[in-house]
Order: sequence, then C-alpha cells, then structure tokens
Amino acid sequence: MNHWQTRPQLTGAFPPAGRWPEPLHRGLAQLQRLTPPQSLTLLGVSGGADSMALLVVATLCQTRADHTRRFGVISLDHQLQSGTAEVAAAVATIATRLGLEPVITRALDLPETGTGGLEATARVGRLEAFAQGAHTTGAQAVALGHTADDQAEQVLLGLVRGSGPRSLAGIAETTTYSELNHPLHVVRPFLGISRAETEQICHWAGIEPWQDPMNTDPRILRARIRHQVLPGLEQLGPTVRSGLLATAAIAAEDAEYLDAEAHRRYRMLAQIHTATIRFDLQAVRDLPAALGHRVIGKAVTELGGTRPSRERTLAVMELARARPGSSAGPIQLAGGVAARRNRGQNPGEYDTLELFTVPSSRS
Ligand SMILES: Nc1ncnc2c1ncn2[C@@H]1O[C@H](COP(=O)(O)OP(=O)(O)OP(=O)(O)O)[C@@H](O)[C@H]1O
Repeated sequence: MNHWQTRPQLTGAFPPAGRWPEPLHRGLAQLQRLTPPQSLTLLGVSGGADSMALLVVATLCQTRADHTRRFGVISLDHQLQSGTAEVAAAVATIATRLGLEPVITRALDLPETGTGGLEATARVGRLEAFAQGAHTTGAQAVALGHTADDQAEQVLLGLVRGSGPRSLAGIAETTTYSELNHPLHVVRPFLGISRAETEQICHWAGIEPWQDPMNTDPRILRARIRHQVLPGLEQLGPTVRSGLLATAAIAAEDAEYLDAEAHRRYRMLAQIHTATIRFDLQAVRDLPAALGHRVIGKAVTELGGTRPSRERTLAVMELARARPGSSAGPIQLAGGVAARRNRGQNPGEYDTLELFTVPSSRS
C-alpha cells in the first residue's frame, strides 16, 4: 500500500485462507453487540481504511459468524473533490462482490455552508442521507467506522475549541438522531480499534483502501490534529492516546449526570405557557452555572430556538442576577427566542425570568 490509492480495490480472493487477525475478532464482537439481530444494518462506507475494515468485518459476520444479521452498504459522494463518484462506485463493486445488499450509492447535494463550515455541513447532509437510506431499505441501524484514533482527535478538537464535558466525551458508541427527516440510529463498533488495526484488517483481506486527500489537507483542522498535533503530543510519553480516551470516558459520565440533573431541575422549575417559559428569578440565581447553562439551553430549544452558545446563556444568567434597577432585557437568542425579566406579584420587583418566542415580523 505504498502508492496513493485513488479508489479502493479488492486484490484477491475473499476471504483469504488462514487465521483472522486479532482486531477482526474484537470488531466482530462489537458489531454483534451493537446491531440488532434478525435485522438489516447499513454500513456507511467512504472507501477509506476504517469503513473498508468495517465492510470486511460485517461480511464475515453475515457469512461466517452469525446468519441472523444482514448488512447492506451506503456510500455517499460528497462531490467535494474530483474522483469521488468513482470511489463510491468502487465501494459498491466491492460490496456487491462480497455479497452484501442492498448497496446504495448517492451523490450528495450539500446545502449552503452554514456557520459550522464545510465539515459540519457535510456531516448534516450525510446524516440525512443515511436516515433516508435506512428508511427506504427498512434498516434498523447504520454502522460507521469511527476508530479510537478519531476519538482521541475529537477530544483534542473539543479542547482547542473550548468545550464542556458533553463535547469532550467525543464520539458516542450509539446515537439516535430524532431531529432528522427520518429518525436514525447510528452504531460505532470500532471505537476500541485503532486506525493501524483497521489498516491491518484491510491488508489481511486484500483490500487497498482509498486515501482521501482531505485527510491530509493542512487547511483542515482535524487533519492538522491528526498529522501534526497528536504525533507531537505523543512525544510526551506512551500514554497520551490512552489518556485522551480516558478523558472522553470520564467526560461522558459527567455529561450524562449533568444532563440528567439539568433535565430534572428543568421539569421542577419551568412554568410552561404557549410560546413562553417562565422561571422564578431566585431559582435561576440559585442554580450552579453548570446546570443554569443547560436549563436555559433546554428552554430555548423547547421554544423552537437554536441551542444557544455558552456566551448567550451566560448573558441570560447575568440578566437573572442583575440588580433590580438595571436592564430587564430582552436579550435576543438564536432561532427567534429572547429572554427578559418580568415583574410579578411584588410591585417594583422583578421576580420571573421569561423566555419567549419573538414574532417573526420583529425578529
Ligand atoms: N462518503 C461517505 N459515505 C458513506 N459513509 C461515510 C462517508 N464518509 C464517512 N462515512 C462514514 O463515517 C465514518 C467517519 O467518517 P470520517 O470522515 O471521519 O472518516 P475517516 O475517519 O476518514 O474513515 P474512513 O477511513 O472510513 O474514511 C466513516 O468511517 C464511515 O463509516
């Protein structure tokens, strides 16, 4: 595999004779644990080493290990660089040769790049296409090839962007996206497998994966983290990667607790009316910041607004804490929601914090 691979290839008979490499056994066990039996799972396959290894593991699961699970493939052409339609077609050829079906290839018309940049836009477009593919084929889940290396990179990305535990928790083993046009259940069986191991699985299977030029494009932050930052950090010692993975696991536990506690407080405190959610001002003041951000964020999204940044929820908490004579708002939040203090029972005093939808003519 020392030349630049412009599309994935299967070079020999499949499966090869001989013992399976050890990471293949681990990947198979995780795939079986995470996918429902007696059902179809679609594999998201880009043609890179991680998802081609997933294709290998799923094929062996279906044909050798467990006849109750079926796997199909969905390969999307983001059309962000030349040659990607050929990559998706090559994935389809290999998947069909391995006996997987259905095999779906789709060109993605990405919407205008939003505030999160090209990567975020591609991600949303991809999820919608996976959801559509699962819906039309009756698949119960979509499996993706994220690895332990992706996880370590994700933690570093979270750190440099300034994130709380939800983001530092990195990539989840399972996610259900209910906000898409069709609900989508995603599983990631390779989070305990390194990229070197997915390459080992491909090599064993006689697959030469596609090498996506964007993975080494220095203009992309993730690529710089992968090729410059992480190798640099690893000079600090042999436990850098495992330390980052432990950070993700600890942050996931903390985020789960904080989210559940914020949800409980929200249910206790929120007075819900049409287009308005009110809180007792003192109760908001008493919330620890970690919960205040979440409770206010939840009220905004319940009203149909966009999840606000930490800076915006901080502004709302400051409004709640401000002295009686100072401004009562409103503070505009993203997605047509605003916050203000309101006078209540006691004359001259503010006693509620109110989040409300702004009529569209004024927003
Ligand atoms: N164009 C695509 N079509 C289908 N699935 C995709 C596509 N791009 C990414 N995926 C899925 O999402 C996972 C993570 O995507 P990411 O872009 O981070 O890829 P990666 O780490 O380079 O992995 P790979 O080596 O499989 O390309 C992939 O392993 C694959 O399962």
